[in-house]
Formats: sequence, structure tokens, C-alpha cells
Amino acid sequence: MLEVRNLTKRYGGLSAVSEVTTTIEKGRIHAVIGPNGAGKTTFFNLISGAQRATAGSIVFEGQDVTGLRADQVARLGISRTFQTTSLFDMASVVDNLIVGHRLRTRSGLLDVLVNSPRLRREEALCRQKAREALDFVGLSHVANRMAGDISQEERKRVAFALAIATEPRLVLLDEPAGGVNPEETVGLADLIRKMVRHGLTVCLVEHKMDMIMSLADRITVLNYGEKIAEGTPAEIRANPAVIDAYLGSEHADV
Ligand SMILES: Nc1ncnc2c1ncn2[C@@H]1O[C@H](COP(=O)(O)OP(=O)(O)OP(=O)(O)O)[C@@H](O)[C@H]1O
Repeated sequence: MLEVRNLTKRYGGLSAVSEVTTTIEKGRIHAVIGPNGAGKTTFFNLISGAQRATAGSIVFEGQDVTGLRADQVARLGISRTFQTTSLFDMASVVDNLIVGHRLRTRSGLLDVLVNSPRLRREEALCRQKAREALDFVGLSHVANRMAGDISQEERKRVAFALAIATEPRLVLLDEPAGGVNPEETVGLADLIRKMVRHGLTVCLVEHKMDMIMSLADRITVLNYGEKIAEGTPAEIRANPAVIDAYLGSEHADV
């Protein structure tokens, strides 16, 4: 589904991502792990079009998407979440979703000024999509709550809803279980499995090893921007290069 070849991002002398080649298979859960500063977020930024690669290529469903802008990548069917979810705290959860969705739809300023039929159609569609997405992530009951009043775990679920509201085929989740307790982590892992059952492909960055090891079909390990290992959770757990990389960091819990 996604073919990444020799992907590289350099900042002056530092390679945040260096010659990374990997394939994300359709209908799977693919995890990207690595110690702090390994290049995981930069890798996501490159795929989602938030940053431009210095070298290498990214091909999504046969189409070269290298160098496309984030909105173009989103329209082609790749969406993402961020480590921290920025919401409008004084607006309702459902309105946050509508705004998030509208940012990726097509009405221009002119449509807004003349309240065009297209705008009204899009508004109705956005509201429906927002409701569907909230229902999917199990948040219908907080739809009308102010976003500032919901829990960290519910914010994580809103992030998922924002990502799926645009009907992507590939979703990139950046630390989907960051800052939530173990019980909530299990709930979020279940939600990720549900996304895959509904036809989505998921790639995630996460520090919580228990979650990754039970959830991922395949794991790519980055260290100092380079891919040092790739395989099933069992293969990764037994890989000496991975153990070395983690022992040299604060995360010695592979
Ligand atoms: N805009 C930038 N300018 C310069 N260096 C950067 C920039 N963004 C990231 N880096 C560097 O690139 C490397 C990779 O950073 P990145 O944030 O991708 O790592 P990460 O694996 O996501 O880390 P973490 O697990 O802490 O989120 C780090 O050394 C970081 O300092």
C-alpha cells in the first residue's frame, strides 16, 4: 500500500531520517519504534507531507506522493494524528470535528460569502461524517460537550475521529496512547483493531512496548534516523541490534 524508498531528511549535518526503505502492507498494523530522537515523528511528517524529504521516494497505492503538500496527501487517502491533539476547547466536540473536516474540503471563501448551495451541501455532509466518526470511536455521548472538558483518553479518541472523518485508507497514529492509563491503553488498542477490521491500514508510532508487541503485525525500528531492524514482534524482541539501541537509552523495556 505504501512503498518508502531510501527516504532521507537532513537538517544541516544531522540526518533525522536516513535512507529508510520499508513497505506498509494493506490491512495491517505497522509500528515504528525507536529511542527518543530516532526520527519517528520526522518519518511521519515526511509521509504525510508536513515536511519535504531531502531524498528518497514515497509511493502510495502506485502513485508517487513524494513532495506533495499535506492537504494533497490527505485528499489521496492518508491521514494522521499528532502527539498532542489541538482542539478548540471552547467549542463542542462535534464542532471540532466539523472544523477539522472542513479544513480538508473544497469550499473557498467565495462559497462562504454567498452561502452557496455547495457550501450548504458540504456543511450537512460534514455534520453527518462528524457524527459517524464520533459514533465509530465511541464518543457519541460527549458530542455536545465542550472539548476543554473531556478527558485525555477522550481527546485521543477525538484525534482518531478527526483522522477517520476524511475517509482515509491509511492512518498514521503518532503516540495514540501517550498519557493515558493502562486500562485506557487497552481500549485504544481495541479501537485500532476495529479500524483495521473496517478496512483501514494503520501505521503507528508508540513508546508503549506492551501495546506494540500485542498489536503490531510488523515493526520497523529506527535508531539515529536509520532503520536497524524490521520484522514481527517476536523477531524484534529477539533482535540484538534492537536490544542494544534500547539499552543505550532510557527505554530499556523491549
Ligand atoms: N526542525 C528540525 N530541525 C533540526 N533538527 C530536527 C528538527 N526536527 C527534528 N530534528 C532532529 O531530528 C532527530 C529526529 O527527531 P524526531 O522528532 O523525528 O524523533 P522521534 O523519534 O520522533 O523522537 P521522540 O520519540 O522523542 O518523539 C532528532 O535528533 C531531532 O533533534
